[in-house]
Amino acid sequence: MTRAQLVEQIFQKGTYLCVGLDTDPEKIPDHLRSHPDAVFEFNKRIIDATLEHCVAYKINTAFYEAQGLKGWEALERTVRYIPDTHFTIADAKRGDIGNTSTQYAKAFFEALPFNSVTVAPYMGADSVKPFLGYEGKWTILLGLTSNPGARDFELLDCSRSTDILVDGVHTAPKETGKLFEFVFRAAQHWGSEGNLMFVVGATQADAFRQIRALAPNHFFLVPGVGAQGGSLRDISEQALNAECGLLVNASRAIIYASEGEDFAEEAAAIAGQYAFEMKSYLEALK
Ligand SMILES: O=c1ccn([C@@H]2O[C@H](COP(=O)(O)O)[C@@H](O)[C@H]2O)c(=O)[nH]1
Repeated sequence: MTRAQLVEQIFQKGTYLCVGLDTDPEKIPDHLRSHPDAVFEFNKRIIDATLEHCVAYKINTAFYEAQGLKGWEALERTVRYIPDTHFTIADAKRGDIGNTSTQYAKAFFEALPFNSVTVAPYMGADSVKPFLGYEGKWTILLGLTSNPGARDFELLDCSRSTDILVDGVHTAPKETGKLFEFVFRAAQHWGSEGNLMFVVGATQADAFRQIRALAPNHFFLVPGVGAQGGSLRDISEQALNAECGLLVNASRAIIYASEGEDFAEEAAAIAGQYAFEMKSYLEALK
């Protein structure tokens, strides 16, 4: 899906909600557990119920990989079931030396039809570039994550002097900032606004304005509303841009809204509430 198509879907539907399919077989409602393909059946009903309220689905591969072959089959059936009006994200947080990243990119973009994959930046340019070589596909780079451990490395104060040649003279301009800021600055030389997004956790609201200034036009994938307590209002006020620029994800708050037979209806109700709020923020942009 191209950027223009994504933006069109967002404004047509009036929502930038991403539904997270973090499907844990132990949390599937009792009445579905005995189904031979319980994970896919659960996902299918969630997708059918929430389609009108969202523009994207994020499949966190961990929940499927944990189930072995059966889980991977459920993942594949799920991504193939999502209509091409909706942006698909493999939340796999991959990244390795170049030839290995090439295989990861093939897994998600060729063997599977995902629009995007999340990638960890810390092995540097050669570990990320293989994902960026696919027309119409997106790399979503971990920027500032939503978890408490973001403080361990991403928020460290850093500085470095890089030797570069300017007009035939070697200079070493000093670059300073938090480690995650280096990621935002460097990665914009690797990819473009049309194939690179960043993950920014909704729990990092204090940093949102500064991060938007670092990457004014890029899309951000924002997990952390709902179960992790991030505020949709804060994120939207600080980081929406003229083309929306946000995909806000909620997983548990939507898919586990009810443990009963009404789980899909309740999921739709919560997704509808998020979408209703998003519509008002999008209208305020006009
Ligand atoms: O910084 C990050 C990066 C990824 N995630 C993922 O998003 C969802 C959030 O699930 P909720 O149930 O809505 O909390 C999950 O798949 C995480 O692995 C994140 O939370 N933070």
